[in-house]
Amino acid sequence: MSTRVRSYSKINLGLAIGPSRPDGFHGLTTFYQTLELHDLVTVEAKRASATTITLASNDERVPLDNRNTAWRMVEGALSRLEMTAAVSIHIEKLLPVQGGMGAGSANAAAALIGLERELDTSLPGADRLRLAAEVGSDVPLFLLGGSVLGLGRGEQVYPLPDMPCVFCVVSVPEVGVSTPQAFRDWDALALTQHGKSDRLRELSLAYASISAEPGTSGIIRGSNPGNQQGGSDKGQSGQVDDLAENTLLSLVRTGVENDFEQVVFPAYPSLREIKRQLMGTGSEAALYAALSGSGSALFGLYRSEADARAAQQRVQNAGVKALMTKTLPRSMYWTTMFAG
Ligand SMILES: C[C@@](CO)(OP(=O)(O)O)[C@H](O)COP(=O)(O)OP(=O)(O)OC[C@H]1O[C@@H](n2ccc(N)nc2=O)[C@H](O)[C@@H]1O
Ligand SMILES: Nc1ncnc2c1ncn2[C@@H]1O[C@H](COP(=O)(O)OP(=O)(O)O)[C@@H](O)[C@H]1O
Repeated sequence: MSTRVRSYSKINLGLAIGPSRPDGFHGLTTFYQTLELHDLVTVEAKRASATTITLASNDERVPLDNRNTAWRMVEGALSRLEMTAAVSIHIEKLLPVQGGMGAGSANAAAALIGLERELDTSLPGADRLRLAAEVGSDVPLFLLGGSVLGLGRGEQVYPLPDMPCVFCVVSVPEVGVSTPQAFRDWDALALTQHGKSDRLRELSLAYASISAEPGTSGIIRGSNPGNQQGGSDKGQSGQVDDLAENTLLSLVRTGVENDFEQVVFPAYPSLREIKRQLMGTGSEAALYAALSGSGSALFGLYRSEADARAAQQRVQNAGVKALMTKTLPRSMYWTTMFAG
């Protein structure tokens, strides 16, 4: 028997980078949001007298040894569980590699979830988060799913009030952006900036202020605003919920942005243009569009399916791959995680 796990992706709805820390990492504040787009991770595991791990993938860019995040997660989990097992992992890549969508990190979380099910055991919650943080800064968020606040080096995660589903277009340019290089470029840029404000605190305040506004997913006073006006058929008509729209508009009003755009766009000018296409203009304009993580994937969030399809077409007309998806709230993340 084997266990097939949907390894969902994430976007960052804003990301502020702080100074480099003594451990070489950067402090950051970010709002992670999981998406329906996913890889498929299949795990088969049996207890054995010694641990063996084998890895396979349909994508040659995925390392098949202990550099792989899924390998490191499984090895670390078995050691913490004081167990030995024969484990085989297959990673079916549907997401971009080095795309800023946390695909490799999500594979690690999915491998752990698959392993636990196969061996009918589980690590205590705090141990799972600790192990995830050792494997990568982006891994712990995938043990929560939905809307997640990321602090520290991104590994300190806190579930946020969940935003209902929003239509999303992800553009997948051919280039891959190295995360460590993007941080180095940021350091070089930050050195040239004088009178820097406390960016991390500013963004934390911006996120907190969203929850202080009535009608957003932070504070839900009574029913959702659409329903207060005698009931709304939004959602059934291919439009997003008012609650999601209000939350996103509040986020936009705070001026939230991704700091990586300041170094990644000058290095890859075509990405700035894709953001413009995702954003669009007029009544069908995106609620929000940005680079995800350090890129190179970009995304737009839309009021309606029609607006999202129009954005997808704009990006595709420019010769760039663009995928339609939706944001994935926490409850859906967990109830749809196991693939048949
Ligand atoms: C910055 C983000 C935003 O989501 O980028 P994306 O990978 O999604 O683009 C992530 O936190 C990345 O997380 P992850 O990809 O797990 O990074 P890690 O493996 O922990 O770190 C890779 C390298 O990136 C740099 N790094 C990473 C995170 C951080 N807060 N500061 C850093 O300086 C370090 O050089 C580190 O050696
Ligand atoms: N399971 C994995 N899937 C993809 N890449 C992996 C995996 N494990 C390690 N890697 C390495 O991590 C690098 C970043 O991968 P990825 O997670 O796709 O990027 P990002 O964090 O930008 O979304 C890749 O270039 C690859 O060498």
